[in-house]
Amino acid sequence: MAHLSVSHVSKSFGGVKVLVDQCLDVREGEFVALLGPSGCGKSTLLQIINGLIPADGGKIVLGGKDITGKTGTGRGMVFQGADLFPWRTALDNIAFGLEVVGVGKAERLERARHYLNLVGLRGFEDAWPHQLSGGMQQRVGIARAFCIQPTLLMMDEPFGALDVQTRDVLQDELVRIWEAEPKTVLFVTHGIEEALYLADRILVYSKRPARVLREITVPFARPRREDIKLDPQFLELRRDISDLLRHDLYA
Ligand SMILES: Nc1ncnc2c1ncn2[C@@H]1O[C@H](COP(=O)(O)OP(=O)(O)OP(=O)(O)O)[C@@H](O)[C@H]1O
Repeated sequence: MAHLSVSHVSKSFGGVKVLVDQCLDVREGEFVALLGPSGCGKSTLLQIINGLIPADGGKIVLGGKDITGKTGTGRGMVFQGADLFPWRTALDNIAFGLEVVGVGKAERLERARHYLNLVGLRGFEDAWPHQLSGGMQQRVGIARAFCIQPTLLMMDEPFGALDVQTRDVLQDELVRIWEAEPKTVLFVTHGIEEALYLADRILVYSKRPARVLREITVPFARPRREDIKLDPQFLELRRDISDLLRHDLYA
């Protein structure tokens, strides 16, 4: 776990401003959801934090280290499609990140097996990605991200392509794993309900260029159960955020 500090990050693509003077602080072990309309710049911000896209300006500090423009250490990423290597088994996909950093075979397979079990895929070690359902592939993606034991876990609409039932199950699984192995989490989503159910804090973004319209400290104690989605306070927050986003979109 580590504290993340994003200060004054800006980014334009060909003159189109996507991020302007973005600042963001995430406490150690905090689960923060970034919620905003399609195209506002959420993925761009994650990619900049991940060092995969250079920012035009600004600074990213993780656990006291300046990681601006650097890839690698300490960051795990889960995408909407699990993006597994089709030529690797489930276990070898999970172990991939450890292989890259030179962890020996026996140790990396042992660690990968631990995470494979943790995401509920015991018995599927040797399965190929095409033999797994979308939900199972996403479990592999989550295990792969946890396996490198990142201090910051970034998730970009990880459940966006799943059916509702699978998504609900994986939301609970994610929280269970995160509670067993705490991480600082940045979770990008379009789903208001998903953000309220999962996060400690939600940043609601405007349309592009993204700016924070509202910051919400989620008031629900953990562990949370499905029935909080029917709680009057939950429903009120959901409606408020929905109104806020709609109002901004047509402003
Ligand atoms: N490499 C690129 N070149 C040009 N424009 C880009 C590039 N990457 C992103 N953009 C533009 O930047 C804007 C923000 O994109 P981004 O993917 O960050 O949005 P988002 O909020 O994550 O959207 P979504 O929720 O739909 O994934 C979009 O208008 C997109 O077209």
